[in-house]
Amino acid sequence: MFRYELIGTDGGARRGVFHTPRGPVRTPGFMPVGTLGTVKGLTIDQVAATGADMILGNTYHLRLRPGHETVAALGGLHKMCGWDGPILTDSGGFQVFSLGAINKVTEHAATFRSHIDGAKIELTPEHSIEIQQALGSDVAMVLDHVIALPAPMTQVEDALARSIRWAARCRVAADREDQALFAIVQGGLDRTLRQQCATELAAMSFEGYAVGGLSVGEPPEDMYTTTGFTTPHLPVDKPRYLMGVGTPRDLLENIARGIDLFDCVMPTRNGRNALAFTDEGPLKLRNAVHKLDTRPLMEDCPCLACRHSRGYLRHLFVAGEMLGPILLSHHNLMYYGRLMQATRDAIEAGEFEAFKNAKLAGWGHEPF
Ligand SMILES: CNc1nc2c(CCNCC3CCCC3)c3nc(N)[nH]c(=O)c3cc2[nH]1
Ligand SMILES: [Zn+2]
Repeated sequence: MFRYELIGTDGGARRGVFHTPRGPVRTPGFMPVGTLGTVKGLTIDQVAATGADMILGNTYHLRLRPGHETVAALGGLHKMCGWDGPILTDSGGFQVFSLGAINKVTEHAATFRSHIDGAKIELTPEHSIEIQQALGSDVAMVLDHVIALPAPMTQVEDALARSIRWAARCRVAADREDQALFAIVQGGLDRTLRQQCATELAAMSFEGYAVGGLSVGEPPEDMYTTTGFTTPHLPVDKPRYLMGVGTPRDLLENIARGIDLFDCVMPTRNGRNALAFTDEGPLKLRNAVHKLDTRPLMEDCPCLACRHSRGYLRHLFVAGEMLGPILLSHHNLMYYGRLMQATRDAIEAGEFEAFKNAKLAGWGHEPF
């Protein structure tokens, strides 16, 4: 049902395909985030046009609204959204810690109050799997205990050990042949803890492995270093997914360190906020400098925004027109999708290092 095919490597970078019952996922690949069953502001056809092979949904959000039984009654996530390609759902582990009204973690569960109606919810490994199976995603994530960094080593070790025990409980609870289960490696920024966690999870035979606990405020260089000493301890015949990452630079730096899949709200969230990604770095479109600029964001971009001028896009944002966020979200997802396509081609041609350096030079030293 699920098979990762390694087509070739170029240094630390991997070119592959993750085969799923709902179609192949080309890697390296970027997965747009569709938290509530929608990639905000875009129709599912517009998302498909950006080159995305797999999109994300979320257990925490969909459990709260409309509820996983409602999604099941509407035919499951694919039918409800009209996306017949692969869908990956996160387990809710991260959202409980980043969104949930202050929560309590015991060995049994992560308990939190809904940020919507205050209802008390007990997210156990078993309940997270139950929700993901009801949603019908193709890839489910184990429930993990995510902590904010920096944290005392004892706390990192405690959350790591609980995440491994919860992964084992998810493995036992997951009984849908047509749904893959990915494990999540924790361990903060510590080399020894990361290697121990990766090795222990690799022995438990999951269909894929995520690197979690990063992109939580640490400096980008610390993220790259951590990825770099974690991936060598993951199985080569399974996909590696770096959760919540990242900027275009983050994608290329982590692909160079053996990561295959990414998800991030950055292209869509920043698109809604008038920030456009281009080969010359990010553009803040509300800036007056764009007022009379008749050029598109990028000359060769096939997206819905690049049929218009930068001046028009600026006008839409300044006027508060809803078309602004829609067009810029489409451009940014198209930018990420085309970046991944060009990356796959560069790895196949054995030119990834030069490709990465050229892109980094074009982007300049913006924070992004
Ligand atoms: C933004 N940074 C970041 N995100 C992380 C995420 C969330 C990834 N994105 C999920 C989508 C967003 C809403 C719908 C699904 C993480 N998730 C888990 N389970 N564990 C992490 O360590 C984990 C770590 C993460 N770091
Ligand atoms: Zn464009």
